[in-house]
Amino acid sequence: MRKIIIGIGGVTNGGKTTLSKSLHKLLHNSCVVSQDNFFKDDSVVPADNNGFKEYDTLDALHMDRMMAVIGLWQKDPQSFMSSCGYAVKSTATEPSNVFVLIVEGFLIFNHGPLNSLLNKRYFLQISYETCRERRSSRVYVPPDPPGYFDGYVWPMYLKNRRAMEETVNDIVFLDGTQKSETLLSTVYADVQEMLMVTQR
Ligand SMILES: Nc1ncnc2c1ncn2[C@@H]1O[C@H](COP(=O)(O)OP(=O)(O)O)[C@@H](O)[C@H]1O
Ligand SMILES: NC(=O)c1ccc[n+]([C@@H]2O[C@H](COP(=O)(O)O)[C@@H](O)[C@H]2O)c1
Repeated sequence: MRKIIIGIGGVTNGGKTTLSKSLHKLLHNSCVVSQDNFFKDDSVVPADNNGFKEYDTLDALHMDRMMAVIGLWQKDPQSFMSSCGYAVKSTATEPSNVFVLIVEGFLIFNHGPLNSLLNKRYFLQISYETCRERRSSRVYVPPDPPGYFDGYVWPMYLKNRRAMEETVNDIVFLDGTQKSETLLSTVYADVQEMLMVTQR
């Protein structure tokens, strides 16, 4: 049995979830683990000196729980797939003994233990203007308070990205303003290549 873990990271609203879901649909024997599902409860997330809740740090996430879920997949991908309601399939390009886990999130490469599990790393980037625009129409729980993007989210993105670039190599940067189909075909072609190598 072979296992491949693909990391789809990037800026908030860069298109990580969209790309991950589409990739998952194309890869029969794949599952997705999303970092967004591991945020701590608002009551335990502290605020900074400006009163902004500090959501954009690893401390705001239950990374231990996320790692445990990934560990379950690593131990038995087939059972993991079944528990997610997916049946294992065999196709010409995807044999039934090769499993793909897609891990997506805005801070996946900043977490050393998680980053070290990844076989391939993609980082979706978009400009400040595009990011601000996309984020303004997204509603989080709790919703962004006024000034949150400029006063907290974007500065934290720059900080986290700097830290990532200081420690992580082998990141494939993708332009998140490309058409969804273009992004998908780029990543899918790479994964197909990896599956071929894995089969040899
Ligand atoms: N390639 C793309 N081009 C234009 N808009 C996109 C693209 N990918 C995603 N979006 C839009 O951007 C927003 C954020 O996408 P999402 O996948 O949730 O981002 P993330 O998971 O990185 O926060 C959504 O409104 C989505 O429809
Ligand atoms: N519980 C939540 O899901 C929650 C709450 C508040 C903020 N956020 C935001 O989620 C962002 C990361 O997720 P995305 O990459 O999907 O945008 C962070 O910038 C963070 O500010 C999420």
